[in-house]
Amino acid sequence: MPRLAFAQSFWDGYDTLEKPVRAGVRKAMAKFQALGVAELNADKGLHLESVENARDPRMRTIRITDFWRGVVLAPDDGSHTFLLVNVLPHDDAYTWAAKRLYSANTATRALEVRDAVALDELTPLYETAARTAPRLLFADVSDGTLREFGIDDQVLRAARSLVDKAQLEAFSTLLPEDQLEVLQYLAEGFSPEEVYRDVVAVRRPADAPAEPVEDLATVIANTPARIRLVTGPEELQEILEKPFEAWRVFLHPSQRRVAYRTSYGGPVQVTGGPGTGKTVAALHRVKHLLGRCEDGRILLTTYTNALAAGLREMLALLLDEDEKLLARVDVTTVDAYANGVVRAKSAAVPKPIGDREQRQLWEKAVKQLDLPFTPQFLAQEYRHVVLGQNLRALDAYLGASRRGRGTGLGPTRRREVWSGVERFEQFLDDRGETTHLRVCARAAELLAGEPAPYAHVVVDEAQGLHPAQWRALRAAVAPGPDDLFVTGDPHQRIYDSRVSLGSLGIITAGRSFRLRVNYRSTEEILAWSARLLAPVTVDALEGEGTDSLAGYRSLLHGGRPQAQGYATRQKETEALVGRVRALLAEGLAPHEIGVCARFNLSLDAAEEKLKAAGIPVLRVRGQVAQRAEGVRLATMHAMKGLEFRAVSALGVNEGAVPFARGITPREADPLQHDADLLRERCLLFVACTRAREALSVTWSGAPSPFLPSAA
Ligand SMILES: Nc1ncnc2c1ncn2[C@@H]1O[C@H](COP(=O)(O)OP(=O)(O)OP(=O)(O)O)[C@@H](O)[C@H]1O
Repeated sequence: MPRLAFAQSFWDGYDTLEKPVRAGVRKAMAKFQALGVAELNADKGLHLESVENARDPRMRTIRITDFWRGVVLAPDDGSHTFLLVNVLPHDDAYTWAAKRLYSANTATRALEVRDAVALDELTPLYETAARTAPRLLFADVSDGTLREFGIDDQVLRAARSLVDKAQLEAFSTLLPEDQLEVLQYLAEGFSPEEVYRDVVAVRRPADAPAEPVEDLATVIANTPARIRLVTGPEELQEILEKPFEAWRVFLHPSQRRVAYRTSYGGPVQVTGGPGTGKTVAALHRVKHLLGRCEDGRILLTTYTNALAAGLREMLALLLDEDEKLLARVDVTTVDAYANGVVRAKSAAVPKPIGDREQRQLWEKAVKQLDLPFTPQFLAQEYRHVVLGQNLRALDAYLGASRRGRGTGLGPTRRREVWSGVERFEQFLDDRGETTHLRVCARAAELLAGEPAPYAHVVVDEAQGLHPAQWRALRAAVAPGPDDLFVTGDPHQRIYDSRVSLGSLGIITAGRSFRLRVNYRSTEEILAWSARLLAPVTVDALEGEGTDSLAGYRSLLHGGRPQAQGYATRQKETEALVGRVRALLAEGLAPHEIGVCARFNLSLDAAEEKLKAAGIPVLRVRGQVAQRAEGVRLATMHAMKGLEFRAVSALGVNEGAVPFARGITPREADPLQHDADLLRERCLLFVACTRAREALSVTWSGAPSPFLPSAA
């Protein structure tokens, strides 16, 4: 009996096919499971036929409906796996199929596809231009190295004709997938050892024989990142009937490597720029860990309620709504988890108050004690030093390091700070209230000395967590193999938190991984957004050293982001309405469009104008029911965890981004000043990187100083 497999190129377009065409696909595919190879070839309805002038002699078409054809790769080596690679209108199917050549990569052993015709046509043109170029893109890499990494003759010739990264990008849709990634890594300046480790070794099967002559079925089985093998009729029916979510099936090898490694000796850290699939990797890790034992419980946690709600939904999808498995995972924010621990293990019911109320209490403390500090300074000292190091007594504070704080404090001043801290905590106690971070500290205390409640803890958006929150998480799982799996991006630190994970007993050395391929946004959006961060460096996730976006890239392409200033807010809002109208006219659904601003207030005017123009809108505050229709309006903070085909960032003005009043004056504390500015810069970066295809950034009056000068 033949076996059936689907290539990602097929799934890419499947959801947009009309119902009768999809029904045709289902019917045709069922035949591949019901008939033998000879019967398939003879079946009149299927009409499996070869493609004239095809570069790949294994190319076949099948009849889906009168006008639609499937493109299938048929085995010619005695193996029995057929691969559906595309479904297209009749003429397009034949043109597409004739140009494509499938081959097994000699290094990764995976199946790749290229546009062989276009490569043959374009390469000589580039070669001619390259003859007079002062430098070639891969001048420093030998043919031997390229071949060792799986580059074959046709690709080698093309690669040798390229002078810069832009030309490589122009070739990107033509080149075989794994070979393209090797070239992209080399073009970014990664060493051959890094390229081998990160691109080749992660894909190459551990038991690959020395000689790469393998049948099509084996090569297909070697390609889980791009091909899904179907095991039986029920699976076929299920996957063709449900909306297909690529992230559930096709992991990038670097995602698969981190998520499905059998076991780690201790905490693991996975970093990567926006949209590189860190959340996806974290979810797959949960799935893997669930499969490893029968009854261990898992905590899957993140920063905000909205993010936790998103995780819950995605996990249910990934686990096929399996109630038994889902019941073993608690998906919640760290704060909510800590609150639950305190409730369960003490008689107290913690009532945490918000930032604004805390500010009022600091003001009151400063006033009552006539302290020589601003309320803001005290709040920051409390957050970063006192709670950061879990200091419980004056003596401990007097001897504590204040690393990261930009002003010196002698013993007298420290005593004054401490009196403020005591007063602040007294106010809270008197009112029967507390703060989230104090709840976390309390939870860590209560958990200490008891058997840890979880077998594994998986943390997404780890860059937002405060040391007090980390302590609660550390206490929730016993140190040891597979205890913590942590994903995050230090370029997206939009809350004021500084941690040294090592000092909290979370040591990830030797277990740090990086994801580099962005699945969300176009390369144009990424490159533009990355320029926002170009002038600064960010601290690494674990708190030691710095992080960078080196090698961060997307395989998607689209229009350039637009950055535009307007004379007045009103003109800016009118332009927004025009832009949203145009996007809707292009066929985007309202919920695929996101509008964001630094403040809710700035969104009010936009909401009013959009509504007046008859455009449905929906304000995002916390969780949003996915299905409600309307253009989404969110603050930049609320954009985290969302993504849109088109994003408009409004009011990116001087004074608003960064929010002038939220920035500690340089004279008060130069380090805090810089940290505040960096946080605001990251916030704009986060907002912009929520866009998949189109990004527009606007302002009225003077633009934000964060915008690249050419904007
Ligand atoms: N292997 C994959 N195949 C297809 N789509 C993927 C894959 N991995 C991630 N995606 C998609 O890319 C987008 C970003 O993924 P995800 O949210 O996991 O990235 P992230 O690194 O956590 O992003 P951020 O840091 O910006 O929050 C999502 O739409 C997700 O479905």
